[in-house]
Amino acid sequence: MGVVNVTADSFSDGGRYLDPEAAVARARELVGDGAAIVDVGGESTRPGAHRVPAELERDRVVPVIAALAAEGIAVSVDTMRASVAAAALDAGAAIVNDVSGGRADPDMTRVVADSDAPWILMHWRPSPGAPGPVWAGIHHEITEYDDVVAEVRDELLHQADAAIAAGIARERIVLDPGLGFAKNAAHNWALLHGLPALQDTGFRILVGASRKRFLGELLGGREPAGREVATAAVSALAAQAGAWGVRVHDVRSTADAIAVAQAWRRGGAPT
Ligand SMILES: Nc1nc2ncc(COP(=O)(O)O)nc2c(=O)[nH]1
Repeated sequence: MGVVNVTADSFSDGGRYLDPEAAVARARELVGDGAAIVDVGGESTRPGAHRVPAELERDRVVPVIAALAAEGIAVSVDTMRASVAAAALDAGAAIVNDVSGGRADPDMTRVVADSDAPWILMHWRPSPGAPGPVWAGIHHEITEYDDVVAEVRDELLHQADAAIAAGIARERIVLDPGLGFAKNAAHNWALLHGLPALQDTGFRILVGASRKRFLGELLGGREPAGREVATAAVSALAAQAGAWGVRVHDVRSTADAIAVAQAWRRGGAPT
């Protein structure tokens, strides 16, 4: 899953793809590098970001999604808003990627249920001190966990149960541990180490580690642009662990790393 952030302030590529043509061109590049899906988002969720008006978010993503869908590219819309998801689906988006896991907008479940789109439910638990839901103001205050893997797993299963209760087939649900969302480096590494516990739920799992701060911390404070090899290593290991997908900004390095992981597991290059 290649990332195209049509935003002004995403942490690693903010502002580069605000222009629809630039965003479409970037998406074509990512597909050329091997992306099976392009994730298009119009609202940054990085720490310190602020919510953008729904109309602005919609107007950012819809033209890009419509152009890409018209070219036969599989697009996921990265949004917490039902109105934006509905507009994106109408424009041809194939997947809804919801970092709030269906909790930011009470109408989202119905929009997804009325479609046939897969729904990516990401984990993002409000911290006790957060002034309201984390998505109200994009809060990343670290929350406390006794057993982050067990708790994230259980909370994701609860979110999945709510979606299934609303009539969404379990085959349409993808779960995502939400690396870096009100989680520190220790939480993130525990979740990657514990990925088999998420795989054991039987749901498809998406991993989003690309260029994130915990990788920079591992590498002595490396800046986002210098985290590509670490991101690719995570992708290879996530593939090895059976993850359904990885959400990355640089697809080529990840595609290469996954090819190596697959050849290693097969004991040889594809015939
Ligand atoms: N499903 C999912 N969606 C996401 N959207 C945005 C970001 C933040 O990263 P970005 O600002 O680099 O896009 N991370 C995720 C993630 O980990 N999983």
